[in-house]
Amino acid sequence: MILLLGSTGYVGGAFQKRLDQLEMPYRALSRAQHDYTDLDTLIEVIRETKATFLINSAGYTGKPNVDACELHKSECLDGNAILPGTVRSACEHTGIPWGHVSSGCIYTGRRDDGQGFTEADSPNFSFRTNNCSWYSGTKALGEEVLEDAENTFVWRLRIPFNHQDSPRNYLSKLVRYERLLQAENSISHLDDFVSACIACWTKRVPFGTYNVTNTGSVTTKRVTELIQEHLLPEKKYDFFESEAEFMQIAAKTPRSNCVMDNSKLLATGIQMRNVEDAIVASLDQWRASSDE
Ligand SMILES: NC(=O)C1=CN([C@@H]2O[C@H](COP(=O)(O)OP(=O)(O)OC[C@H]3O[C@@H](n4cnc5c(N)ncnc54)[C@H](OP(=O)(O)O)[C@@H]3O)[C@@H](O)[C@H]2O)C=CC1
Ligand SMILES: Cc1cn([C@H]2C[C@H](O)[C@@H](COP(=O)(O)OP(=O)(O)O[C@H]3O[C@@H](C)C(=O)[C@@H](O)[C@H]3O)O2)c(=O)[nH]c1=O
Repeated sequence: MILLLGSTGYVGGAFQKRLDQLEMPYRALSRAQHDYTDLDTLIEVIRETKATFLINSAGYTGKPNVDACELHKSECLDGNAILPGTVRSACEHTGIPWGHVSSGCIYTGRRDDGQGFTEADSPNFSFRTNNCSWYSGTKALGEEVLEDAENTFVWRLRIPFNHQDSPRNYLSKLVRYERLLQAENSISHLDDFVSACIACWTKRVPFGTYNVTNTGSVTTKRVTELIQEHLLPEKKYDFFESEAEFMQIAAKTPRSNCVMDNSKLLATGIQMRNVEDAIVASLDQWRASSDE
């Protein structure tokens, strides 16, 4: 039995769908029914359900985007930095392994040698480096809280997308934003992400941190070209002249745009599609469902 925290959310919903597809027994927990942010309550539910694994897809993201975290600092700190510590304590206390959904947004840019960031690289977009958004700072703290945790996966998700139009889907965002920031990113197909995370558990790969992004990186410009080719041929895009202009007009807090290396995950035998292939497949599926 798997315990799923945060199932009412965007990422948790995708976990739920995949667990259903795989016919894996799970129990979805919402704070409304069981306040899993309370250590004793969480320990009790783990014991009652005889859970053998826990997935923490709960956290605070800010809506419509991370700018909102600047206004809700306490909830953001609770969801992203305090909750992982509570879950760690409950899982250690009951002796069950678990996985935590983290974010690649604790990095910015590329490594000095031009390569993508690996799991061995320290975050360079965090409170420690004093250059980050509140959101990214709290996610990096969440990872610090889990440092040296045994029997724990830390899965880093980045700018999720798939074929379903949603205010949280990166492809939908690029279609809807009035002006775009030209950036280069490693990003995660949401359904590839949850499949890979669940596979980490079912294939019993070594515990630890994994960059769960599609292989490679993509620029905003390239994604808009793919949208034009595969979904919206008439759509025109307007770009900010610089990051400074983006910050002045459209954002309250700096964004992490970064390139990540997923080779540690691939080395376990878990496959991630090339990022452009995953984007094209999403756009084709999106178009097919809107043609129906
Ligand atoms: N969406 C994204 O772009 C990305 C998300 N992530 C990470 O994935 C996780 C889930 O994100 P996402 O599904 O998008 O978020 P949502 O806001 O869609 O869902 C999060 C869920 O977490 C639960 N929750 C528990 N504690 C809190 C809290 N303090 N504040 C708000 N919600 C809380 C809520 O469920 P309930 O109340 O029912 O228990 C809520 O539905 C987060 O940790 C986030 O940092 C990482 C990278 C990208
Ligand atoms: C607001 C805005 C953003 N962008 C760009 C900046 C960035 O490259 C990309 C996404 O920025 P947003 O502000 O939409 O999303 P943001 O809230 O920064 O997204 C992040 O959410 C949290 C939860 C994460 O963990 C991240 O992985 C990521 O998904 O879109 C524009 O091009 N135009 C705009 O008007």
